[in-house]
Amino acid sequence: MPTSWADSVAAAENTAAGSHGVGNLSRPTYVPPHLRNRPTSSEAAPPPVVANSGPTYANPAVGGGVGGGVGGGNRWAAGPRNDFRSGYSGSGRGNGGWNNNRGGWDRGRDHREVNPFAEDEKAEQEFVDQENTGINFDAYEDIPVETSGDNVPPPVNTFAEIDLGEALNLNIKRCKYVKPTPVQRHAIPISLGGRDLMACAQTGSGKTAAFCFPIISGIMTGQFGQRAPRMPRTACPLALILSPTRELSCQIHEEAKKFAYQTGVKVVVAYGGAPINHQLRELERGVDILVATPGRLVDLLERARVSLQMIKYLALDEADRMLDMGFEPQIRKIVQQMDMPPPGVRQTMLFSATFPKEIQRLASDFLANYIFLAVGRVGSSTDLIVQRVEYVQESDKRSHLMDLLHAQRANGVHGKQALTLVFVETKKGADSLEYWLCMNGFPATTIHGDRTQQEREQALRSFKSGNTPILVATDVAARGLDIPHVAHVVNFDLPNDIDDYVHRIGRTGRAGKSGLATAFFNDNNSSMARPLSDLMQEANQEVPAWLARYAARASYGGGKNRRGGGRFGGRDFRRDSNYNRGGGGGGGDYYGGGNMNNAYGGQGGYGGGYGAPGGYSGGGYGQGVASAWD
Ligand SMILES: Nc1ncnc2c1ncn2[C@@H]1O[C@H](COP(=O)(O)OP(=O)(O)OP(=O)(O)O)[C@@H](O)[C@H]1O
Repeated sequence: MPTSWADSVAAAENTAAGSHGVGNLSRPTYVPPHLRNRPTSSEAAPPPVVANSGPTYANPAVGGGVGGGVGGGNRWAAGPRNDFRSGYSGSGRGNGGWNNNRGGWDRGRDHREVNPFAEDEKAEQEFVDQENTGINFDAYEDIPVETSGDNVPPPVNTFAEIDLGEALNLNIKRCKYVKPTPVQRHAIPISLGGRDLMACAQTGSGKTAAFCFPIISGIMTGQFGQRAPRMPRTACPLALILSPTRELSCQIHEEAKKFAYQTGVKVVVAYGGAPINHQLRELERGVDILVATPGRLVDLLERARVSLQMIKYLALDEADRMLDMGFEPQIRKIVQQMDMPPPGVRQTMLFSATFPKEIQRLASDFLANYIFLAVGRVGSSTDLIVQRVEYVQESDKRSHLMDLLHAQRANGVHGKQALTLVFVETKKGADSLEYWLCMNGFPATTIHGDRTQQEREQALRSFKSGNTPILVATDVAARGLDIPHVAHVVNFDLPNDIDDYVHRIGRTGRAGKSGLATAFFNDNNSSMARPLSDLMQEANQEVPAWLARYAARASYGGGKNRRGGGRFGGRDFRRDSNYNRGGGGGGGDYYGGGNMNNAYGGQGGYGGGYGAPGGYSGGGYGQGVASAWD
């Protein structure tokens, strides 16, 4: 039975006083998060709540970082070099700690929770003059929303309407979130209602908070009634958030730590390429929410250092990517073949900006009686991104890029260039373009799978701070990364899959801001002509006449990357007429109809789907793509 946050705090006080025995620290018993962090008479009061930075808190970038001496930025002498002043601000390597010092698994009694908001203001200040537009969430107000499933909980209009708890509400304020984005309006009540969810919403529209808030709130209030098993070196998180790349996992961890600040909910990250010992130590200190990449998690499970038997919440970010051919076996192993509770016992949330129907079908194995939510058109980009396509021969790409960068440099403020993210096909291509840019006086760095994790993180930091304003990347940076001031995404090499294009251009135009995306197109990309032209039309972009001609030719030839052929999950696959004829693997009893409306719940005239239902073409989910990922 759901209880309010206030009720559970009162109950917690009674329980804490009664059964746990405040001073009983010798035997590590599990203390639920909602009972932690509460000062007792014998303990000093917790540090005062300080919004943003303050001298009281340790700065994670300063304490014991590994950043110094790691040459992760541009490596070529001719270009300006990175500076290393930022140190390592990534997760877990600072000298931070946790102020849960009353039992549980926590053996580190001296650890205090680092203020995760401290770095934000500093970073924001550096860019304050460069900002082109303010946050414009009004741009999302009349966005079409489609939900389907049984008894869909109604959306909310404000955070105040939801009982997320005082501490979480305070953190929402610290994040300067004034009102929920459309995906948050719909997804949060659904998840708080205990329902499984498959949610599709445009890039940069706030999906991270949409799955983090209900998890944190649920853990704060949860009376899960089950004790952690006695396995001294095995961490038993209550929630698992999986994402496809190390950098994205780090980012989710940083975000989740802000949302969970002073709530008593502990968030830990585990990802490959970084020393496992540090992650093991963090896990030993206790974990409520584990954010992880699949490879490192499998390692931890096989070493029996993590058990999933207490999992109440499972969230897959970039869920379609997590379930495509590259990751599916690992995800099945984690979710179905270890000790995680089954669907219906745990609560499962899948989020992405793209959801091909075949992947939806696969994903339904992981869900029970779920609600499908589409905010905006599935697989579309936001209208806030101005998309341009230019015909550029391979041999002319570099000089063309230089023209774009020169134009941008002219628009820079105080000698600082706007951030530009350049996507290329291969790791070699990334290194070679970085070298060429640096030689020509454009400070650039790279991120791709052949660089060490330290180099990758340093490159990202240097780019984010504006010290190296050009980042040349493979698809490893295509999804999820939230870099606030990316003004321009250049598809130097177009991807082979339109979904990848959607994610790549989504690195700009985030959180209601505008952005620019330029793609270089030539004969090698003819299979992309049709989907690109369709996508641009749907986003109200100007489609060049030459591209329309290419697209028309591709239609004749029946190019495989076509939107009309069902490549895109335009809506819930359960609504396809052939789903109930056996193909859907479960009959019609868990689809209870759907409704479409705008973000405020009013009826809208959104036409929905992308053409006739059809099979998944396989598109670009081939082996070549997987190499760029963790
Ligand atoms: N309610 C809100 N008000 C203001 N800003 C918000 C709100 N919710 C999220 N944001 C900000 O919007 C930005 C984008 O959010 P987020 O990274 O969660 O997007 P996303 O939908 O997951 O994108 P992607 O599909 O690329 O992964 C972040 O900087 C986040 O802090």
